[in-house]
Amino acid sequence: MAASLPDPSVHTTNLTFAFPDGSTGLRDINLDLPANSRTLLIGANGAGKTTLLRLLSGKRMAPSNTVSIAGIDPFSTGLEGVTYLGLEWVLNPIVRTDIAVPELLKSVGGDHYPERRDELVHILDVDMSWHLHAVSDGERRRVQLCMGLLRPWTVLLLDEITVDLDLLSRHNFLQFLKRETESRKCTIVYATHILDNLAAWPTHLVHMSLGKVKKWGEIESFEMPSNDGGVEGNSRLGQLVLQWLREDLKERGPRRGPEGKSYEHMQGVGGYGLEDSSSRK
Ligand SMILES: Nc1ncnc2c1ncn2[C@@H]1O[C@H](COP(=O)(O)OP(=O)(O)OP(=O)(O)O)[C@@H](O)[C@H]1O
Repeated sequence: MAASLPDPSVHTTNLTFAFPDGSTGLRDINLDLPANSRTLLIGANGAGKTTLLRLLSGKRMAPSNTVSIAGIDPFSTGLEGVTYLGLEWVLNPIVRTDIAVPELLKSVGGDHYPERRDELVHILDVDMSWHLHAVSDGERRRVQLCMGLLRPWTVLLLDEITVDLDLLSRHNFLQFLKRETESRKCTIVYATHILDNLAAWPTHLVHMSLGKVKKWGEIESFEMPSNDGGVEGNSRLGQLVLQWLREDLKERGPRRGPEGKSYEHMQGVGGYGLEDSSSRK
């Protein structure tokens, strides 16, 4: 039987992970995220966020004694209450069929949690008469979020699943998550590139690059840029993340092509078809 979680803290100790092809996914990750924290996982595309979340969720096997949720290895002991919502879940074909919302919510236990179901339906502004083959992407995503969050999880691992939500729905959704962590014992780790509405949301930040954690800690421990986004209108958190990503790109250097040639080298010989058309004869 799956273990339940008394204290949903999330720890990794010297977590290094290699993919089946031998390439390194993560290197020496040490994190200590307390119960009731809301962590934003920040990093460029390919930084290792999904890899880390899948290891935390127990969907991938981590080396022994490197990942623990409330002191338990999530891979070896199935954990009741760890919910991972990522791309595979988003792409589940069932939510594209001619199925009605009440039926879907019932199939994930909606009748056992009627108050949560009704609250989520209200917060995510879901129309119970929708049929899932005839809704927009954002509407479908809202129904999926109701389904995914219905059972009262204790550790929620979110892998950028709010991209289709309109600004108000996303705001309401994030406020709901915040209230959850303030009103019961639960913890959230959220990987995202979209920082709107998030400036006052996280309690912790984790900055990843090239499979490593560069910095992590309580939000107060980070020095935010003093200006408030200038003409671009970014939040100070947004400005900080832009600064991090610029530094990461500089450290990484240009990408290499199939023969180890950089993009700059390929320009003009048609590499990747990205040459500037204005320079063509
Ligand atoms: N199965 C795999 N085998 C080998 N390498 C992989 C595999 N899955 C992912 N990678 C590589 O691991 C790195 C990290 O991928 P990951 O999906 O964790 O990044 P991410 O930070 O979530 O990126 P994004 O923001 O684009 O979602 C990438 O360089 C990716 O190409």
